[in-house]
Amino acid sequence: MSNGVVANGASADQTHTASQRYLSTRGEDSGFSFEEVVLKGLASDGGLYIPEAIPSAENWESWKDLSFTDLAFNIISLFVSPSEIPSEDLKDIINRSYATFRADEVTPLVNLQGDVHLLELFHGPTFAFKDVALQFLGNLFEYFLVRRNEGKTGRDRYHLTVVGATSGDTGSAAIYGLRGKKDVSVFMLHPKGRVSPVQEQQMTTVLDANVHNLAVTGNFDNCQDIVKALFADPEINSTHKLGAVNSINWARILAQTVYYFHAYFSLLRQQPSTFKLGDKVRFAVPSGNFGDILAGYFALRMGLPVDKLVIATNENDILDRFFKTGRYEKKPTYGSKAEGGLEQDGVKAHEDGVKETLSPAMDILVSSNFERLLWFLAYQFASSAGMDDEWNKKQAGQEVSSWLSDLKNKGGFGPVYKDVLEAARKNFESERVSDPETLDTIKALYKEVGYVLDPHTAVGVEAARRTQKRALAEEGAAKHIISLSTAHPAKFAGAVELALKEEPEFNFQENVLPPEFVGLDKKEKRVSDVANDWKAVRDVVRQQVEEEFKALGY
Ligand SMILES: Cc1ncc(COP(=O)(O)O)c(C=O)c1O
Ligand SMILES: N[C@@H](CCOP(=O)(O)O)C(=O)O
Repeated sequence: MSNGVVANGASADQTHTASQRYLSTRGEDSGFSFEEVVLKGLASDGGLYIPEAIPSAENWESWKDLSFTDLAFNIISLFVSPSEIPSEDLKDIINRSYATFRADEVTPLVNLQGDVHLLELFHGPTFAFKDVALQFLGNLFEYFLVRRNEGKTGRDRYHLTVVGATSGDTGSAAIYGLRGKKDVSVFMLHPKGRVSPVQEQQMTTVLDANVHNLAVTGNFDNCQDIVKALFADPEINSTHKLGAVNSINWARILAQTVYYFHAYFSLLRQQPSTFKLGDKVRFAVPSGNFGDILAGYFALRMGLPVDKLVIATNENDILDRFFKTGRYEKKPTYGSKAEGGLEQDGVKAHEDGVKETLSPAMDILVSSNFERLLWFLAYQFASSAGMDDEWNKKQAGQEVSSWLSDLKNKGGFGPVYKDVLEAARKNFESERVSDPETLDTIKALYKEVGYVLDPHTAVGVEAARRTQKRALAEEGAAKHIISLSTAHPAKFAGAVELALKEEPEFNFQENVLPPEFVGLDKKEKRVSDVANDWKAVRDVVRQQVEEEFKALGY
């Protein structure tokens, strides 16, 4: 396959002969292979792995009629050379990963209304967009482990201990992607009582011996901090070979870039008179940890014609505040409108940080993948100084480290340089959608077109509708916009029923509930309660892995 390189100084030849090499966003760790970054998850300096170069999908137009799996193979092959995973093996991993989806197209595009389209990402085993990447990641882990463990027995085998944090959807998708797999234990931490009942049941009713659910007394950010603290502990990290399933794992982002291309080509087929190859499209993405939309940024950088990526947040709006103010802060400090600040819906400051909203999977204080975008922005800024590429990368790593250190120690950083913010605004827009607006959107779309949105998707759709209105007013015409539908409405019955309770025709059981969810609440569960304390979690991990080993006779 012919592909070149557009960014960060690597030559085209490098991409033909080897997989991309990876470096850490904090600048201390570099030169890793795809396999190493997939298995390590988080860099040892605490940063996230990014490819040293973003390959250009030079012949992307010729992919327009490919199936989802063939498209996935072409895109992933830009990052993984056959010397690392032979093509036939990669094809097999991809085909097995999407065979479990209920929709032939894997991620079908449907027209919602006018020029607003929905990319349905919830046709995988656990009814949320996470399945697209986590079925693939589960099979990748298995592939690498089989290869590493050839001829090894007992405790000599490479045993991966996956630790992940979830606000509800990553947990079940990771568990379904890894349940029963050899040489992997999976520990999923969720905030106790803060995920939807269906999400909780999907996770805790999986009783395979390698699956461990931990309910943490705290919020999602506490779970995410515990995971990062475990990775930062050299002892458990080396004795238990920790692995990541959150979107800190590069393979998650890579797998998600596929559906941006797929959606573009679906739009081409569905709207032949108003959308031509090469036309730009917008995407609206309900955002929390910034993994889903970051995949869109990679698709854009690879050459997909994207006009804007619209970040849609709920009232946990750190991302929206960054794009409005240039400051990235855990707690908002802006004042009321009268004081020249950005008060919205009367919210000035969050008392305890996280707000509990009707879109709980996005109830996140700090978006971990934003660090990856920050690196690219800092790199672009450094590049304007006219120094060599090594210097640019070093500068970017130092800048990101300093921002992240301020975030940790002072609760935030910024405002960032004007050029950095302007570069971010070139590709991104942001919208913040409140709970009442989320309910109104679910209601409106049901009344207008009979479609039942889940509350996260509704946040994205409201942002898409606002963007379209603004484009119409400012530019006289709106482009097609694809809003990512990130979960099935049945996962969030409470919000959906609240929005539609007055609709005479609406019946949740008949219109929404899939057969897979019936009886879930009656099944046996297994879950351990743990304190919000990384050392306590470390003890539980050690003990439960030991029990698994004993049961296996190791
Ligand atoms: C249903 C749903 N929508 C949106 C999001 C936000 O996606 P991201 O964290 O990648 O920004 C999540 C969680 O990640 C989710 O579970
Ligand atoms: N919303 C997520 C939170 C974790 O995000 P991730 O994409 O980084 O795994 C969830 O549902 O668990």
